[in-house]
Amino acid sequence: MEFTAIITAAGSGTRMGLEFNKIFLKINGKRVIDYSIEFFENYPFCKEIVLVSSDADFNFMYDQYHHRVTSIVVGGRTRQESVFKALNKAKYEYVLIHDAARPYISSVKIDHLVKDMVTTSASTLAVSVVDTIVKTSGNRLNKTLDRNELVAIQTPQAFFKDLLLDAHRKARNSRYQATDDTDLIRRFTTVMPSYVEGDYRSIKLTTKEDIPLLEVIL
Ligand SMILES: Nc1ccn([C@@H]2O[C@H](COP(=O)(O)OP(=O)(O)OP(=O)(O)O)[C@@H](O)[C@H]2O)c(=O)n1
Ligand SMILES: C[C@](O)(CO)[C@H](O)COP(=O)(O)O
Repeated sequence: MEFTAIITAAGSGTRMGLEFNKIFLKINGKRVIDYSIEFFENYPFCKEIVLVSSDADFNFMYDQYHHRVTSIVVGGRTRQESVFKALNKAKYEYVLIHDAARPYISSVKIDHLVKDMVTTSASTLAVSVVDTIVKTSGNRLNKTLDRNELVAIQTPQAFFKDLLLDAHRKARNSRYQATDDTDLIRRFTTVMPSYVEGDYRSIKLTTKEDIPLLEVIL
């Protein structure tokens, strides 16, 4: 169950409204991206780290991290394209894909994820939805969904690499864009992805309102 960790960091953080990529923001004295790099550097089954950077950040990323990761690849326009580029670099049989924007990682949850990945070939961390979720039409509330059937997807997501590569290639041929990799597995392979319980603290740094929360969590 040795794996390659792919850390996606090639976004621009538009919703944060900073003048630089949000993953370089320092929270509690450490850059957001450093939490993920540090975790995977120390996780025993992680044998390789592929970091995905935007073209704009590449020189800085190389300067700061080339000695800590196996390789740094330039990502694409979307997260999906960034993952695809990194998959082509990954050398191990399994991959764990993680958003650099999610700095809180629990090693117990990763242990569960890695175990599940070996049985199902495609697994993710996810948490039960606690709010009432409603489909809308304009500003009208159209339909309340059964929250017992809903989970919120987190990362890392873990895959048998060749299976995920196959799904990505088919998605590219169909010009399909997903917001996460389990969707590609479900649509383009015969495997039904699974999930294991994640952690509510694993929020994705998205807007400035998330900063004080992460200051407490990290
Ligand atoms: N083309 C992209 C877009 C996103 N990401 C990464 O995927 C993760 C989740 O994406 P998101 O939170 O949407 O980050 P941004 O795209 O940077 O944010 P925004 O949508 O506000 O611009 C982040 O770690 C981000 O760096 C990526 O590697 N390549
Ligand atoms: C992969 C992800 O973090 C799971 O919740 C999420 O879908 C990324 O979406 P984003 O719009 O690229 O932030």
